Amino acid sequence: MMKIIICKNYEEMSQTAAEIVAKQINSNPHTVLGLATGSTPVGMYKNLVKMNKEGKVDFSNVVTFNLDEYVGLDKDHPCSYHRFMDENLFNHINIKRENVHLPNGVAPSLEEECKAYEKMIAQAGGINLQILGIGHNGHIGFNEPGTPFHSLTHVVELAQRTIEANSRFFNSPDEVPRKAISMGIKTIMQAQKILLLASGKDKAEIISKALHGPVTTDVPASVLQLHPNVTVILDEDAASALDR
Ligand SMILES: N[C@@H]1[C@@H](O)[C@H](O)[C@@H](COP(=O)(O)O)O[C@@H]1O
Repeated sequence: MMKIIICKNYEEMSQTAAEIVAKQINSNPHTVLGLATGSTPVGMYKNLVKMNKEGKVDFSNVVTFNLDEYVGLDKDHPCSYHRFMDENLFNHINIKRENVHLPNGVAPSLEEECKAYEKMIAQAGGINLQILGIGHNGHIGFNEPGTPFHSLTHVVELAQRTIEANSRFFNSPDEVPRKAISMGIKTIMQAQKILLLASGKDKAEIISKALHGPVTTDVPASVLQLHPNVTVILDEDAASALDR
């Protein structure tokens, strides 16, 4: 079942998303969250930081697993997703460091790291609520078009378009790593609940394809149509190509 919430703008989308996350944590303080990077969830993280400071949500027992990390960037690299998460969320909330997980992009064996990551998620009891953004080609996490739906955490080659889109966080496109470790489509689909966020006109077309087009590996996010509990939060611009 897919529930679609259309908000006025990015601010409202971010606030709505933060409230859903807070409600989840308030109903289960030991919630296991799946988290995403990219510009889209930044506003949601800001709202969660504020709510945490105001005592409206408590992260002290929350466990998190991020979707992905670049291969070759260690956790202190300014462009790593470790750093991104620290700066946008973890440094500002009362979460315990040992409860925070991201794939290690500089692990000696990336294959082993993928297996270990998958195992840790299972040992934590699985993900209760997974946050997702969407790439312009429909990627979720770093699962590019063509990724099999049965994929678990794996090493991925980034699509040229993804490298270009993400180059805004680096000095030049040449500095963007060509590979990443990402939860697989199956890892994502195993989450109990999923929250997909998108904002802006540039996401309108892919959102329409993902939500109402055929379910196909050509559009990785279309797999979400097969998930029993997905909430999609869009701003007016991202919703502008939907038949309504
Ligand atoms: N790996 C991340 C994805 O998890 C994210 O959803 C996507 C969209 O990013 P943005 O929200 O900046 O558009 O970018 C990256 O490639």
